[in-house]
Amino acid sequence: MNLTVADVRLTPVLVADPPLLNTQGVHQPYTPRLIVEVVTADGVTGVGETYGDTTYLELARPFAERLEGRRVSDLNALPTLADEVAVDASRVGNAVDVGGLRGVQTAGKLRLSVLSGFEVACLDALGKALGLPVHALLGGKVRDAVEYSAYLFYKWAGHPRGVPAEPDDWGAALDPAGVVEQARRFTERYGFTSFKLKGGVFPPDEEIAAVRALAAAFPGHPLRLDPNGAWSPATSLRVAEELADVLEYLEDPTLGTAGMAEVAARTGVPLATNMCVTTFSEIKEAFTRDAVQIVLSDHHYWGGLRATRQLAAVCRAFGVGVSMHSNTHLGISLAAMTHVAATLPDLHHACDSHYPWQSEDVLTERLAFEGGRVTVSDAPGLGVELDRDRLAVLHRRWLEDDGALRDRDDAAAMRAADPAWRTPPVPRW
Ligand SMILES: O=C([O-])C(=O)C[C@H](O)[C@@H](O)C(=O)[O-]
Ligand SMILES: [Mg+2]
Repeated sequence: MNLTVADVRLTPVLVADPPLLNTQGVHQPYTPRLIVEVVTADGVTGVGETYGDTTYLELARPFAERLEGRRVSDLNALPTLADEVAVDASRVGNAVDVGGLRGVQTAGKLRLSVLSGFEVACLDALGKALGLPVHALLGGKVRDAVEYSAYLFYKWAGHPRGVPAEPDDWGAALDPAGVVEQARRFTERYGFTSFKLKGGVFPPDEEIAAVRALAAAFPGHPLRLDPNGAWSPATSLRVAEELADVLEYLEDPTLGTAGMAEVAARTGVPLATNMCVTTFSEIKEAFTRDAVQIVLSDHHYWGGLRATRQLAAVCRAFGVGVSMHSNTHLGISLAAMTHVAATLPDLHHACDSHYPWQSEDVLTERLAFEGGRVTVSDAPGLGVELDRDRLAVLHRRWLEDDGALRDRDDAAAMRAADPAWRTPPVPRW
């Protein structure tokens, strides 16, 4: 068996995305993702997926060159390869990133986000070569299916007039009744039983009313609200108090470890984060200050599936819970998330996934949610197959784009509807 990487293919794509609202603005009609393929000398191909914005593509190309000639089993060498890739200092602010939604933006985190796409592709190829599923390469699954939550968004019925976009059949959701209706469709279509509402869009009282409406419509079901740090600690505490009896957790109510610690100290509602703890170096302060009770891992920016397991081990040592965050992603990433989630014994919350919002994919067969769960594949590798025709279509869209959509910018997308829109300063409320 020759596990040497003989070829690496990088295919940036633009994927249709509905007009989902968040505190920054609205999703673009198409969002960039990067599909990574590694091909071994024996002709085994592994696939991975990560962020596809220009900054990530710039690093992925030199990373791919360094990977060629290595073996797909050399997973511990990947961080060293990533460290060799130069990061343009103007691309990183070392503060919360411009979009604000992915936490701090550092050179190291950018490298890890790129690395993760390659790690998943290597694991897929290794699994196929050995005849083992990815979860087995991670030590084996402890469950046969992984539970996901319905990821509810305030949304418009369509993208702004004049903006080329794919239609979606979800309709608008701009008030409590619309949110409940969206939740019902999620349960009918996919069987989800936990609900997360993306907040920070409307004044807190309107979002409190939406969560109350969900609690009335789905009594006893786990509910979460995530305003992406849009509130002050005082507002966060008021919302926590008003929704204490129905929230499973409050997610990133306020920005930064100090603010989260202040809120956590004064409420019994657990706080979850995918913004103030997004790198290993942020753990010590956040955990010792008891700022967060649940870390929402994202294998893309934590540096892959094996790093996600390391994060889970650290969380366990500190008595902090772990679950999973999601940005817009395709089926390759959902398969990767499902494999790693299947190996984590202490996963006690349903994971997030944007996948139901994606009408397009690059797989021959979409992954299915049944009873809110994705079955863990026991097929070799990730257990997914690339649809080259679909990949070509979505890549052509990327090639034909004039650059306007190649970097996700929710504030710019909002300006198509409201030319005066600027990313709101935080705290917004
Ligand atoms: O949980 C989160 O914070 C997210 O999923 C961030 C995402 O980017 C979400 O807010 C979005 O796509 O609008
Ligand atoms: Mg979040």
